[in-house]
Amino acid sequence: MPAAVSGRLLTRNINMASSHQHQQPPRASSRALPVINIGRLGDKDPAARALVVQDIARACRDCGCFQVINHGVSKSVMNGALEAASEFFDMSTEHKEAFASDDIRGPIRYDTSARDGISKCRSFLKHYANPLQDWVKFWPKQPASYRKKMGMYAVEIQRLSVQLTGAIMQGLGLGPMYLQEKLGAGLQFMALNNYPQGSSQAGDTVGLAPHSDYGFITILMQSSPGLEVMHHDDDAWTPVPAIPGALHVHLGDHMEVLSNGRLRSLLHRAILNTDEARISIASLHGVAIDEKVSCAEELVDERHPKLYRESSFHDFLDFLPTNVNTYRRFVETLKFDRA
Ligand SMILES: O=C(O)CCC(=O)C(=O)O
Ligand SMILES: [Fe+2]
Repeated sequence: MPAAVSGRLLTRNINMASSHQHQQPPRASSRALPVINIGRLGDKDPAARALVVQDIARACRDCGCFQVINHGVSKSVMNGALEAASEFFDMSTEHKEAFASDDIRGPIRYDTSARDGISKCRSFLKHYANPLQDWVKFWPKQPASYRKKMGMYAVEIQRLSVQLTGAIMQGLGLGPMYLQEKLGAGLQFMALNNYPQGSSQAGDTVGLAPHSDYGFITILMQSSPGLEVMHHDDDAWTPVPAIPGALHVHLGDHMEVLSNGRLRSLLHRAILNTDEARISIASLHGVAIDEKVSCAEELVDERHPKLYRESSFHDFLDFLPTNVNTYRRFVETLKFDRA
């Protein structure tokens, strides 16, 4: 665990394109990804909480992402989830393909192909997780510890997501309880991603092409580096370091909509790790599947007209099959045409 520092800048973007070296440096060159100690987020002392909320608000605005430490999810629970995922992907093709399905509305889905328009070189298992008792029955029975280990992780991450969205809502001036009940009872959708080592046979170094996630926030754990992010002001990718014990958090399309564009969903991709095969577990959080998300009325006024139309996760699922040949971010399709 790194030293517990709030908002400390840990990385510098090393992706500055050589063509920029003699010109005005691109803004991406100074992009640094914050690591935030959220240990005092649950503090009774409102001033201690307010400092953390401020760090989170700044990170959301300036980077669209941050890593959290002191988040209360134990290392053993985190490692357990990575082990369960890795053991699942190590199982026979036959076992894994028992979860293959063309039904994107199904409760669980395994796939290896690029049918979604963004998978370049990954296999994945996707399933719902909240509330656990409703979904765990669809999860793999083998490996034998999968349900227990992934279930413990899912519950902890769901708890953390509510805490973090509460802080983000407070940072937006909506108050810490804004949508908390709906998010607590809402959607948790987990994507377990498995990437081979190095580049693919086709020479591809990208495992998962650039995209943004549809939900409010995504909490992601990676077994080794590979995740890269691009803030909307940038023109270069920033690698997300794999800090032991830390969890990466980024904003999704519905947070952009809710905030009426004050916050923006984060473009990200996964590159293949040339040293080792890589696993990531992304947990996407939102309100219930059919619940429409619109711009918060508190953030709409004469100077800030409503920028997005409302949508639900179901609308997103309806949109997915139309998004295979040329990828478009869901949030772009929600923008009102004000031309
Ligand atoms: O593998 C990664 O780091 C990214 C995964 C991701 O973006 C996703 O599952 O939506
Ligand atoms: Fe993603």
